[in-house]
Amino acid sequence: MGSSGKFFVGGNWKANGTKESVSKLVSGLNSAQFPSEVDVIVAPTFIHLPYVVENIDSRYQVSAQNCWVGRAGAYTGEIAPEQLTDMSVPWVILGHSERRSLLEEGNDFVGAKAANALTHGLKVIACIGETLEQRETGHMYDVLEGQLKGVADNVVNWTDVVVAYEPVWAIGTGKVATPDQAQEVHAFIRKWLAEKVSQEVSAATRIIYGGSVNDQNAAELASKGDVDGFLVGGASLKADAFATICNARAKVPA
Ligand SMILES: O=C(CO)COP(=O)(O)O
Repeated sequence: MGSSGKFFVGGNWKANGTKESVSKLVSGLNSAQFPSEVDVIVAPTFIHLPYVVENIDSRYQVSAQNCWVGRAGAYTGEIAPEQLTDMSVPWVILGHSERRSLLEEGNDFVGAKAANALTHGLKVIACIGETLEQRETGHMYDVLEGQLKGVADNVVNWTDVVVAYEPVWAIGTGKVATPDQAQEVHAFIRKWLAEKVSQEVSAATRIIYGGSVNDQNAAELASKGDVDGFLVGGASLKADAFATICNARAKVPA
């Protein structure tokens, strides 16, 4: 059973884009068609956020890709949640596997960031996911539980949290999880939320899938009951492909 919330599609632009390419992408997105029953979020780099906030149409919501764990202050190079809300940025992606692995962000740190962001009025896309080695050595569920616990130990109110399941082996590799693999893990996450947080949170929280989602595979993944949307990397840089993904729930897979 999927969440009671709207289908959710996020585009994580990662560290991509120039003034020129971002402007082209925004105008492509402004011409794209998708149903109003889908929440569509785009996450440009910090440096492109003001341009995107100003120029993308109001069908889209804008997200940062990270924020600081505390208040604004003497934290060189960081951006605090209240600075994002001040810039009309309502969402933030936290705990992405690239930050977990490259910057060694741990489960509790990600959870603390999520709690801090929520306290300051941001909505959070909290990412979790196992590596191929963890999956193949039978540690997948332990890893996912640890990551979920990091969020659950810190976050009190889950209303503005979306959980993104992004298996590391599927990110940027072209090796998308099969619809059954995604469904199996999403169902596990939903059960974990029911048992460890609450039935209400489990029923209301959107659990989205990320990792090599594209315009060809999105509809079949979206047909799975517990897949409430997507977090898209590479394909979110192409307006046409991203628009197709935003329409995935409406399409019946061939
Ligand atoms: O990491 C991702 C989204 O956050 C997924 O990236 P790709 O869609 O490029 O595999």
